[in-house]
Amino acid sequence: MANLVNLDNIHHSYHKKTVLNEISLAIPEGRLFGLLGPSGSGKTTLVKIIIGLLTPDSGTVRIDGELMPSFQLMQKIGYMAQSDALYNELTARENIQFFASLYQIPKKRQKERISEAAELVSLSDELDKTLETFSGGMKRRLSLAIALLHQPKLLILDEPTVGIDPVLRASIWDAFRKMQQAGTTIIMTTHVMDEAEKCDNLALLRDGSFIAEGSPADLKAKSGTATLEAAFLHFGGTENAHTGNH
Ligand SMILES: Nc1ncnc2c1ncn2[C@@H]1O[C@H](COP(=O)(O)OP(=O)(O)OP(=O)(O)O)[C@@H](O)[C@H]1O
Repeated sequence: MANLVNLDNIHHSYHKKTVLNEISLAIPEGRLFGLLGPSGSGKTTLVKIIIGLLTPDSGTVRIDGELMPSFQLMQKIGYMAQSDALYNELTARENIQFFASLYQIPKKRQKERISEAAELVSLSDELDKTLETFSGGMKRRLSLAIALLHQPKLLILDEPTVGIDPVLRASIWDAFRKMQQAGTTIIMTTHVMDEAEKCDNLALLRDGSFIAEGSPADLKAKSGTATLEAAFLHFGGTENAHTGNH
């Protein structure tokens, strides 16, 4: 299967402090790929570089064979940031409509796409309520609906289920699976081990470098450990290290 995302030797630093070092990665089309790493390991920085929000000091990102950043490619990418960029005084529908216009979804397609996206995240009955009445979990789901509104080939999610209760988390994962079945490639960052466990492939990031890559089962087998958390500590070479898991 062709690779949708190719990262080649990415380096990045903030104020001379290296936060990403020699990052190379290939993600095949249709995969649910997890970037697992403790807080501060560089996950968000890497995600911002992949989508072209940040230019690395060196190295290249190609998506679908094209070099990033590319305005054309932005149309094929959906991004859900860690914090929700929503308008509280507007209704959910108005929020989605705003982004539908930004994505330049044709007017007659918008209504249909809004219903489909709302359905996917179980918000169909809440569309005409203002966000002031929304819980944190509802806002996260609305952000997800917005990220997938234009049916991107690549969906990038930065800790999509942080602060969400287990029932909602299950319904959000349901939405990811439906997207994946429809052919979308998904990259998600996480530091939650039970979520990492559900990814097809993982790259373990520590202090800005990949310390291991593979399916959750591969990583456990290679490290001879029973859990991903133990595998992470094994590859990091610090059995007592704190993983930042919370
Ligand atoms: N704009 C910035 N300026 C300076 N330093 C930054 C900036 N953004 C991030 N950093 C630093 O770069 C490192 C990596 O941060 P990043 O946000 O990529 O990590 P992360 O793995 O996404 O963390 P978390 O899980 O807490 O979101 C951290 O040490 C952070 O303090």
